[in-house]
Amino acid sequence: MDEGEREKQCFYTCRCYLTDNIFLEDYRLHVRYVTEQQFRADHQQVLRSRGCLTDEHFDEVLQKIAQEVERRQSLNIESAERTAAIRQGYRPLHPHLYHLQESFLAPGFLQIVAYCRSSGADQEGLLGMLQSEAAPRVFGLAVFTRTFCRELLEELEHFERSPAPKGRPNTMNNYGMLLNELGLDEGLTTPLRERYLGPIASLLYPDCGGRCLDSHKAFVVKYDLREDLDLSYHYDNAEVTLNVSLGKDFTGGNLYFGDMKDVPLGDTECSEVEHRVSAGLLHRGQQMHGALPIAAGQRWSLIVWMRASRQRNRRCPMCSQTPSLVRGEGFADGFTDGVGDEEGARNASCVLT
Ligand SMILES: O=C(O)CCC(=O)C(=O)O
Ligand SMILES: [Fe+2]
Repeated sequence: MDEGEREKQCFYTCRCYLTDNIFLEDYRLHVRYVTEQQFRADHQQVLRSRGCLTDEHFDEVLQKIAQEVERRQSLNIESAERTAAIRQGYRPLHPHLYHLQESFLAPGFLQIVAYCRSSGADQEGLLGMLQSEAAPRVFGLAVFTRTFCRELLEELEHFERSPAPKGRPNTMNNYGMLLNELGLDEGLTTPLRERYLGPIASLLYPDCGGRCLDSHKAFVVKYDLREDLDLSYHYDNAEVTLNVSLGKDFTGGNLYFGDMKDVPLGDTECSEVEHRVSAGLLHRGQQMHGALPIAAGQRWSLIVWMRASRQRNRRCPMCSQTPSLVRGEGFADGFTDGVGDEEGARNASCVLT
């Protein structure tokens, strides 16, 4: 999609954003809240088994849910306010990072992308160029140079120290930042997805929307002994995810991957994956995964949740229903009104499952 088309495209969220996948950190549980009666019927038993035993505990849970729903309701306005404040008051440390250059990208990555763009490229040929699978359909590849990773981390720490307002990256991570608010989306993550990651995802994940990625949410997550230590088992609001380890020095913090989210937990075996600094990992967003606690140091990762509207317009990856659309800001949650999907799918031969 070129600049002109992107301007015309409106993106949406699914209404389930206000009711589903509410994460209760104390009980490591994702819940759905529509009414108290439904909530009790669906979750009270498992909450009890995880230590929510008294009325006070239960009231606390209800309060946490109300707070989270309120946060989600005011997200658009608050994000727009933060973006405006950052644009006005924040001075980047490394302004050159805000515009993607090929010199940011690892030479091996450029070779892989050149192959994927070439006529006659196929999945087998690409797999031959990648390291062996770190876990089923999880691929490790250096995306950026070490210099780029170091400079991006310096930029992020500079931003963290600044008085500029910071948004929380997602429902589960409390520390980190949103790249669109920092102004890194237009010049950096959008061209990275469109020109470089798209051709790779087309060959690796054609069955999961990899051929028609048309938006993303990019953010950085941060783990520190005094902040978040780990990340519970989850799936992403994404069709394809890129995770790049930016640093700093840390021990622990390995990732683990299970099966796709529809596979019962009892049938799943997890594989642990070491995530070395400056390495990238590509995986399907709907493949369950988590991060083990760090034991020392600080861990920062760049996460790009890439979305394919033609895939998610049929089934919301978060509530697994036909999405109920609410107009959003920017890329929102990557849904579109679907006009032109049929023709677009024919032109782009976007294979859907
Ligand atoms: O900590 C990590 O590297 C994983 C983060 C993650 O899975 C996510 O933010 O969706
Ligand atoms: Fe994730």
